[in-house]
Amino acid sequence: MTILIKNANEVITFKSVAQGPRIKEQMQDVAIIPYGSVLIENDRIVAIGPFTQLEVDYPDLLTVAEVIDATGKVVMPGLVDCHTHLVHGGTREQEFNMRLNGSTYMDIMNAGGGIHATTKQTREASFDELYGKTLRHLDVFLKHGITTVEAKSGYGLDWENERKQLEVAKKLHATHAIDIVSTFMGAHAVPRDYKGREDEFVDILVDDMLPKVAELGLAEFNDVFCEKGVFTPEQSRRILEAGKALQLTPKIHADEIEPYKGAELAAEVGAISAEHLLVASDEGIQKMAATGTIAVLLPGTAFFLRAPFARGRLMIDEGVPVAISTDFNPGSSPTMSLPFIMNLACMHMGMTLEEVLTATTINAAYALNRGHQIGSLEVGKQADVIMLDVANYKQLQYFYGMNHTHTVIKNGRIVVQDGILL
Ligand SMILES: N=CN[C@@H](CCC(=O)O)C(=O)O
Ligand SMILES: [Zn+2]
Repeated sequence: MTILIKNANEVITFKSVAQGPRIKEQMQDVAIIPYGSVLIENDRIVAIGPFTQLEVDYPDLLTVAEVIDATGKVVMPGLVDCHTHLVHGGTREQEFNMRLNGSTYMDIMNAGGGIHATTKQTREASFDELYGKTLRHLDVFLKHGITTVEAKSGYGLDWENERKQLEVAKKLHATHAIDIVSTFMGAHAVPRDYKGREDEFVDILVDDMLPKVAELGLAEFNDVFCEKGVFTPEQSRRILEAGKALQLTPKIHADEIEPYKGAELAAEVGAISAEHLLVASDEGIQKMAATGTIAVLLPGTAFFLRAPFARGRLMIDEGVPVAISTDFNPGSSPTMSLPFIMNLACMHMGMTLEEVLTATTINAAYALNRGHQIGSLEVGKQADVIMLDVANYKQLQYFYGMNHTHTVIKNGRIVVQDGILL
């Protein structure tokens, strides 16, 4: 199939001479082509530029192309949501109400709610139930312009149920338009029946679950919730090193609720990213800048837990590559709207419109080790392209709290048109 997107007010390409995740002022340079067109053949981008140039270079392709008129609209790469807890059973709105009445997130978790409550519901759910629920979530993501989603396990906390979550993600990756990138997060919480025997659970993760995940090829990344009362930095290091030996790339939920030297640990173990970082130390931020560890910031969680926002402005100024994501999960961030999260990043983390766009496209792609395939509009890259019903990219956050996604092209196929899922 050949598609021509013609005459967009702005085509935001994110093409750069910089290699790797963008830092500092590179995050500001979103590389806009005014009145641009994009030519797609099969699942690849063939050309980007003014229509008059495409006419000269590709006359044959243009005669067979399906034409999408982008006049008055903005065209950009599909959004990449690089941190979600996509596959899970149930919802936790009653805990939200408890928090509004004064309970804290960790109080609720320590009393058997929180991650433990979702673990119970995920264990009770059948494969088909989880598959159906997650599919509905993916449809919502897609309608918001998200074309790649990371999915962490971590609500099974035993092999049977961790595997179930990962297998659901694998099947949906094969059947749904959205690409799913899997992360094993057996170290999301210590199961209730291992209280006081935490190291025994770490042994099971290291000796049993991680090797099975690697052998079955069920995940690319290995994540740990390094937090006071969950996994210590020492336990986290052990789990991440064990994963590394099996070619599972480390990620860390770091310094989310209390400072715990998670950012420092991420830099030390060579993690591709450290995530949350609400209370990361100055030293941790400097270490991440020195090692190029990507900060995946999740302002929806700070918003929903009424916690301090991560110091995104400082991180960018210090040279940390920053990505932004929803952290979609049933406890601390039950939203699938990455556009809303982008607005929070502008309003509460001191990031510019351009930085936020970079953080949800090319930098998010790099946080998933896919910066060479997706996250920018460049010749030869995967044709994941969205068209937004705004006159310029500044309107994206100006008209806030709305979904501007008009058309989504995923792998060269139109999957959303006029806001409607095809
Ligand atoms: N902090 C750990 N994990 C999730 C929350 C999970 C939950 O509350 O169910 C997070 O990233 O915020
Ligand atoms: Zn998370």
